Amino acid sequence: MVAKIFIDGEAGTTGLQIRERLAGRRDLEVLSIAHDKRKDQDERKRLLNAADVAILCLPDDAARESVRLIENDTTRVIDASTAHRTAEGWAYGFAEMDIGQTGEIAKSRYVANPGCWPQGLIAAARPLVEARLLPGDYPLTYHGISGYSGGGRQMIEDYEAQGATPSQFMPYALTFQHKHLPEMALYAKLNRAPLFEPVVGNFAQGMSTALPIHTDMVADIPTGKDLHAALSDFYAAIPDSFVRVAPYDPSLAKTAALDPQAHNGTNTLTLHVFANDDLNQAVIAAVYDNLGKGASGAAVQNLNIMLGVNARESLAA
Ligand SMILES: NC(=O)C1=CN([C@@H]2O[C@H](COP(=O)(O)OP(=O)(O)OC[C@H]3O[C@@H](n4cnc5c(N)ncnc54)[C@H](OP(=O)(O)O)[C@@H]3O)[C@@H](O)[C@H]2O)C=CC1
Ligand SMILES: CC(=O)N[C@@H](CCC(=O)OP(=O)(O)O)C(=O)O
Repeated sequence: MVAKIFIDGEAGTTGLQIRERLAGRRDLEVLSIAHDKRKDQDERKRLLNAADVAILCLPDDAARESVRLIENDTTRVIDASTAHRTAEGWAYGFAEMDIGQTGEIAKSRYVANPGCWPQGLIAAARPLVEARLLPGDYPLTYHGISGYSGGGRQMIEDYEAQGATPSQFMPYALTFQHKHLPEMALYAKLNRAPLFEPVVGNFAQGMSTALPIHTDMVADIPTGKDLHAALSDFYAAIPDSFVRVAPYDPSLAKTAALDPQAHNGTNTLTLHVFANDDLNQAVIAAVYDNLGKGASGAAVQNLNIMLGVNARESLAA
């Protein structure tokens, strides 16, 4: 059977990248909306109800509206917006976060694609919390830098209109109420929200995040090797994982590996462990593409899981 896919918001940043990733797939038919009708409710409703899977690449309110427009009981939904990430009845579309999550996604009608920032935090913290190497109430700080495409069409236009002049490093969300905090705390199993300090940089795409840990604030003071082993064991057990753990070598200052653009165009997220056991300090870093594993790559991975297609064969790692 050829599955019918409708990307609501196909002309936006995330939608376009999903379209590119699906080009050439013979197991799918992409139902496209005429550009001048992309906000026409009747036309969207028709296509949403004609699709086997609708992928919503819209602002939150429009995504909620799309779900309301579905009148049948067959169209399955992947929502790339923030609207349903902690909502009842929705599976969280981060397949690697738990050994059973791929199965949850496979059987769900409604799948919420994760936010780009939460994936680096959840990938680093959740296995450590589960291994009791990080208490759920640890006062975490999470920071990182994202390319400006993370802000969608408007931010892309703003940056590109300014040519080469904008600053390289712009912190934001310093009211500490970023919309990603609820999903971060819930899926990383934290009962204390992290202090999150995001930065946007003067490059289009890619991100690099960091989770510092004072290991002497953790019972039994884990070494860098302990943290690395826990993460490596966790992801080795996840089938078809796009999350990798780089080899541990405390003698290397592997800064080149932390280039936010290192995984652009792929669906890979790489975790790196840095530690100085004498100082009881460690950092778990994550590098990935905000439009890859952070958005469109993850959406296609989820689509493949829902359709029972081998995700690895159809996605660049
Ligand atoms: N960019 C990223 O890195 C990530 C984005 N996301 C999320 O994915 C979603 C899409 O983001 P992104 O692609 O960046 O955003 P963009 O602004 O680039 O694209 C959104 C698209 O939706 C269209 N649109 C807006 N309102 C409506 C409506 N009422 N009905 C139909 N279409 C509408 C827009 O059209 P027009 O431009 O003409 O207004 C545009 O084509 C957002 O919820 C975002 O938060 C998630 C993870 C990462
Ligand atoms: C640089 C930048 O502005 N990034 C966006 C996150 C993009 C993303 O993950 O999208 P969702 O909004 O769907 O979660 C932000 O911090 O709000």
